[in-house]
Amino acid sequence: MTQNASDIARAILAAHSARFDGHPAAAFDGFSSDAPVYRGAREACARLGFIAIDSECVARAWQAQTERLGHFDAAQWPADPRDFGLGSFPPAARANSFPPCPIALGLYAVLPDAAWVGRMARAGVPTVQLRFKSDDPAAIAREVQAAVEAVRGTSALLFINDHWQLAIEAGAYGVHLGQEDLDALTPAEVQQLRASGLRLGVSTHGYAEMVRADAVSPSYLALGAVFPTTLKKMATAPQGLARLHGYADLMRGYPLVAIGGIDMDRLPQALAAGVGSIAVVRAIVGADDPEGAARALMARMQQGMR
Ligand SMILES: Cc1ncc(COP(=O)(O)OP(=O)(O)O)c(N)n1
Ligand SMILES: Cc1ncsc1CCOP(=O)(O)O
Ligand SMILES: [Mg+2]
Repeated sequence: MTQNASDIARAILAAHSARFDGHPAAAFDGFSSDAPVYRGAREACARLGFIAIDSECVARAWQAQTERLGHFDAAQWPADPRDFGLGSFPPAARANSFPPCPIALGLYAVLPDAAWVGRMARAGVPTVQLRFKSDDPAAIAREVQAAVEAVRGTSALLFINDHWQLAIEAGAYGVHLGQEDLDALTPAEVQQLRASGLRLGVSTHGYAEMVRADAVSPSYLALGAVFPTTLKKMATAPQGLARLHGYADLMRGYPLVAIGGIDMDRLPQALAAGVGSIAVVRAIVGADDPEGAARALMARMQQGMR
């Protein structure tokens, strides 16, 4: 029988090391509780390479799971929203949730300007995002308006990255915000965005960020970066498929989007984790034939979803 923290850490590592391989052990910065399952899980998560805030989250969830079940089960990686202190599931049924979006957003093209948005909407991509990076407020406002006009007459759902107020004014379908974007909003601004009726998607890069995102009950969660990406410098290492499976198990009540380094070859593996959407940038924008690439990615998604 497993009794102390060291035994618990060993049992967790024996059960999960093989699938969570490929991450170097993380620095261990101490315990915040004396509970043995928490302590053992905290140590094991650091050895499995989870960053400190994620180790803390999983270890606390493992302690909560043990108390809820009445026994410690090393095989059962925590995946119950109650053990993470999340809101009620499904999140869309919460009184304060953002408006729902389809559980499967399908192929999700993240695009650098309105012209690209129009091209991919006309090519039949079901979900598109304007990710226009500029310091020029007038150019940003023009591009947001142009993107909204570019999807008219198509069935594409348009999310605007970062510029939530412009997205509301222009009448986009939704907004995508990162953790820092969300942190910059006051509670009144979050309320303004919620009251606008636009959908909200939030970026997450691990357990702690998923818990943080859940507090605003967004319309979808993006999980990344799954694989290495050269598109932007990421603050966290690529998560890999095993973690993606763990995140999707926990957050399965949300529409989920996997992002980061996904291409034709990797798409089926990412989809198999249980997400309903795959977001790509370079697999479309960097292709010789972007419309053809989008069609091929959509066909592969269809195969994977059967
Ligand atoms: C679908 C999707 N997922 C993640 C991101 C990244 O958003 P964010 O963290 O705000 O970073 P920037 O894109 O603003 O650099 C995204 N845009 N879309
Ligand atoms: C914006 C963003 N957020 C997480 S990964 C990523 C970039 C994804 O780009 P690519 O599909 O080209 O790797
Ligand atoms: Mg952003």
